[in-house]
Amino acid sequence: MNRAPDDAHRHARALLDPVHYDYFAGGAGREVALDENERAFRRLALLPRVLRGAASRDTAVTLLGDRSRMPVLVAPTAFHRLAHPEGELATARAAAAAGTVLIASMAATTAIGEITAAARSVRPEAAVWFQLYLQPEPEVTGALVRRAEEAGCTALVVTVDSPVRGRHGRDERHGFHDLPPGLAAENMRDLPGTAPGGAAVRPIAMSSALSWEHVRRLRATTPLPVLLKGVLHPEDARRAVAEGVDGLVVSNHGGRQLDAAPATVEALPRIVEAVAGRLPVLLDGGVRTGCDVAVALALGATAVAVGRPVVWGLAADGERGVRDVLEWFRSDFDQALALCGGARPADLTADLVVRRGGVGSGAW
Ligand SMILES: Cc1cc2nc3c(=O)[nH]c(=O)nc-3n(C[C@H](O)[C@H](O)[C@H](O)COP(=O)(O)O)c2cc1C
Ligand SMILES: CCCCC(=O)C(=O)O
Repeated sequence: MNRAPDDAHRHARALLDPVHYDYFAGGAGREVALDENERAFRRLALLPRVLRGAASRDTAVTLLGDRSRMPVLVAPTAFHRLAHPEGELATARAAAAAGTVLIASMAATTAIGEITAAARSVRPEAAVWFQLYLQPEPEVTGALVRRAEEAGCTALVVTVDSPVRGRHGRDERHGFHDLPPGLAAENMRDLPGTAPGGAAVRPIAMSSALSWEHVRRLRATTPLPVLLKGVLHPEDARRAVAEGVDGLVVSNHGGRQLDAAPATVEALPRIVEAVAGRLPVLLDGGVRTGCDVAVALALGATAVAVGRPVVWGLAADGERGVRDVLEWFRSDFDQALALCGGARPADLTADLVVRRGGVGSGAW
């Protein structure tokens, strides 16, 4: 069977500078959260339903008004030009061609306006969301939000799991702290507080001073829907609902922030329970197969996002590599849906999910 993400990973590993490979692949601390994200999916099984007469299937979902051909989005990942010379432009074209939503990283090596233009050149209605690290200076955050709005982004995904930057042992060992000459976080050019002319690139600040007040301020300054990415505690999910946030992404940043964070699929049920259908809940971290997608949806996620698999596709074969990975996810999810007796994502319900070794008497 075609195993595009695993093939892409192998190729990417062989092709990439080992320092850059480790930047993309690595996690924080002892990489427990990184490993557990994938392992936790393997500890779960699906109980398929049979004879349900589901003659045709539709894998599409609608998220905050944007339609996606599949419940698999592209998670925001930084520095795509380290993976391939065409960088985010290739990723954007591939996501548009695959009919899914691209969440573009604020730390992209291509400016957001060029990313949305590349996506629309393939599919005029292609949806691009902008991932945002709230900056300590409101005028800087404001300028970034205006850029995303002007570029035609249709949602803001505010990453809230990074009050400080995670400690990445692999990067520390390699001394990898900066982009090589010629590459920069292009969205950070020419912002308030830097000299005009485009030469100065502001560093992206992580701030432990951020609070709900900053989220409130953001919501007051933009008509775009705001999602919070990196919520793991059910109390924070309840608070997000009360604050009028538009969506959540259950995420531990791909195991790159708090190493003691739970696997995201294990954190998901309590978040879904806390939200009680009032907001869409997305999940990322360790999603590697269509069965993983089906498990997350059955546990109440509206959709998932994939980070590293997209980077591997990009490094392996540029736009085509990303497209192969995304198309593979669509067909593998369609297969899992069919085998579960489902016709559409909503047919995947929590009763289908069991712990391995935990059914009935535990005989199997
Ligand atoms: C190389 C890399 C860069 C990332 N950059 C960002 C980023 O700029 N902003 C962000 O919110 N999350 C970032 N993330 C986290 C991803 O959005 C996502 O949470 C994670 O990759 C999902 O896990 P997966 O890689 O197992 O699919 C990054 C992850 C990786 C692997
Ligand atoms: C300032 C760049 C942040 C990228 C990031 O979030 C990651 O590498 O996980």
